[in-house]
Amino acid sequence: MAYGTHEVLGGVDLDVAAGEVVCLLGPNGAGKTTTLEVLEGFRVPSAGEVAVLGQDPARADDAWRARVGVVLQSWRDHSRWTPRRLLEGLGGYYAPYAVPGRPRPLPADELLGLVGLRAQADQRLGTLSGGQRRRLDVAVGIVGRPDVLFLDEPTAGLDPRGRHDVHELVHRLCDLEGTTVLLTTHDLAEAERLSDRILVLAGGRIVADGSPDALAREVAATSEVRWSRGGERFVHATDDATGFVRGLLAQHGDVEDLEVRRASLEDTYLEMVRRHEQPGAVPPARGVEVVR
Ligand SMILES: Nc1ncnc2c1ncn2[C@@H]1O[C@H](COP(=O)(O)OP(=O)(O)OP(=O)(O)O)[C@@H](O)[C@H]1O
Repeated sequence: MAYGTHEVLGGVDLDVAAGEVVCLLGPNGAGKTTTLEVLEGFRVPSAGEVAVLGQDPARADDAWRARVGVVLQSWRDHSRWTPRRLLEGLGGYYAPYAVPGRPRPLPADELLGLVGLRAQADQRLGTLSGGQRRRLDVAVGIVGRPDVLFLDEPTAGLDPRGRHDVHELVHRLCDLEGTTVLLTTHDLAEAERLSDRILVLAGGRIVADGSPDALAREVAATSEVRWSRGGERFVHATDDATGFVRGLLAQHGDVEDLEVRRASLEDTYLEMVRRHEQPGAVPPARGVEVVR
């Protein structure tokens, strides 16, 4: 995918299975939104092949569109409408595409409850807070009970309760409705919590693809062991935390505050991006360090 002469995506090759929740991570400008837009049919790629639910998104028909839900990074509707009217109006377009086992649309009242907007159901859109507007965006994305849902930073600007509600909603859609979800986020805890699989995009290429655990193992078999002795704090990186801790305890009877920490998704992500940006760079040296 190129914008003019600027190639933005150059190595995006992926398959997503039905019912999977896949998260796209990557630095600002990596090409996450562009990838989603190509899959949504909103951008025509300059080269390559794309199929979503068996069709080329750029040429797909209305029946295909009715099976796809989209939450864009930001969206605005007429400020005098209300959440209930908007959802009822949009929902009407999906009704002809109901199939056995998948009634369409989701009733507006149910949706408003799911995204925590019951109290604002009849309030003008122009008066919603940023987080309330984001909840409505999510409701708009799922009003047609999609088979595939694209979420571009769905929880940006939401308070912790709103974030929790969206996470519950995604779990519910996957578990009860078998929805396939592709989302982007900069919240690594969210990615870890929601995804079956994580893709790291950097410089328009997929530089990592796997479950959060698998990625952590790929980047760092090492764990970090921290402890204190005689008022001093120590840290040591090791591939064999159990063996190291056994040795440590056998050697010293006064070890306190012992902690073993595996690589977090944040460590993994930062390392993946670092490897992409500085190929061949030497990772930090290991050894026992005193932490002041
Ligand atoms: N309409 C456009 N015209 C030209 N260049 C664009 C356009 N949209 C995006 N780009 C460029 O394409 C690259 C990828 O942008 P994109 O929005 O896909 O990144 P992103 O990974 O979603 O970033 P962010 O995390 O900041 O949302 C960036 O360098 C951006 O400047």
